[in-house]
Amino acid sequence: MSQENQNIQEEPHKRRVRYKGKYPRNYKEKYKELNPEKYQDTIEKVIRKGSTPAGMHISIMVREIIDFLQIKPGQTGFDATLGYSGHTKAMLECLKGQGHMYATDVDPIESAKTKKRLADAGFGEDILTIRLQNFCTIDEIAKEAGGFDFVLADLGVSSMQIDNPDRGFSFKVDGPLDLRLNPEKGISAAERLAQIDEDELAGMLWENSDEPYAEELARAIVTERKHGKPIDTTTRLREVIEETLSFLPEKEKKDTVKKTCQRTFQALRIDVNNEFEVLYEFMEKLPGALKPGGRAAILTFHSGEDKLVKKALKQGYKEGVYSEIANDVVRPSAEECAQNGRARSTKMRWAVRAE
Ligand SMILES: C[S@@+](CC[C@H](N)C(=O)[O-])C[C@H]1O[C@@H](n2cnc3c(N)ncnc32)[C@H](O)[C@@H]1O
Repeated sequence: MSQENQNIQEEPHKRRVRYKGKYPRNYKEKYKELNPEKYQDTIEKVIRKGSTPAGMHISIMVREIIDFLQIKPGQTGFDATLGYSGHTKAMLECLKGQGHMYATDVDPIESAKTKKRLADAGFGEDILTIRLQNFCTIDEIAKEAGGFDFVLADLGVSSMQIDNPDRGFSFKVDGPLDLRLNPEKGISAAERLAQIDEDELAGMLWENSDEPYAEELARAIVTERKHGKPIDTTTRLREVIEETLSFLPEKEKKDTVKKTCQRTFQALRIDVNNEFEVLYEFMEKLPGALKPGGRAAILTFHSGEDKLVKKALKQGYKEGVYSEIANDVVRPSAEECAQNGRARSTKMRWAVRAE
């Protein structure tokens, strides 16, 4: 046997992922998008079309954030929400190899991939410390770092988390009803729905997402459970929402079901990840973590988050811990929203620590 044939035999043949039609439809078929380093041309095509490639996250308002933070070489910064690291990378580039950044994320699956990607791009531990830690521990990290010149928090979930059906964040694809940012900790949304009583569930849907059909949905979910039908997949929850809203007139049903699904999944996500509690703690600790003159920018994606951030910044300004805060929210440009639909609900607020 020739050397060439031997090599061919030694390497097991890998079949291309098969899918019907010209383009892959489901997450697992999108093997090119899931390997952005190898298939750059596919990634560029998907982004040009205004979509986010599977397994990637397009960072929002990067220019506005960088303009505001005024990062200088030698400074120390903190990215509270590492995600795919588009923001971290942009901030690291401003340091020009001098200074240090700290970053946290609670997602062990995505942050391991991000850490490797950053190290491969030359951002190793000499310039960047990544911690699998909740951002509400900002005080501990600030103590270790000696305070921060700049801080960014880009709240919520990344596209990688939303798009992966195994994580259960989206009502559009079937998967386990999990919704945890860290699936190794706490309880899943399915477990939560198996335990919660009707009044508490209605209250949670209303408080976390202003869901107008909170009571009807809570009753329907608890009734299903009593009949021995657990709500343990994203599809099951969507079906219960559809059945509950089946009384609506045909012309408004489709849109209302979609919005109710979005609000219900968001409310559950906020609940299982204690999002309001940790954000409150983070905002309380933020002034103490910033150096005098230090700058912080926060991106929020729904009114509950924005209200909390606005209140904390206003309070800090009144008390004199911030010398300046955003009077109004800063929104992404129309051009950015057209290119990245996920930017549409973004609101940015900022503050400068008093000297
Ligand atoms: C919108 S994404 C961040 C995207 C990132 N800025 C980028 O450019 O790729 C939000 C990230 O924050 C993480 N996250 C959410 N809440 C967190 C918390 N309390 N502590 C640490 N990380 C958190 C999520 O797991 C997710 O990866």
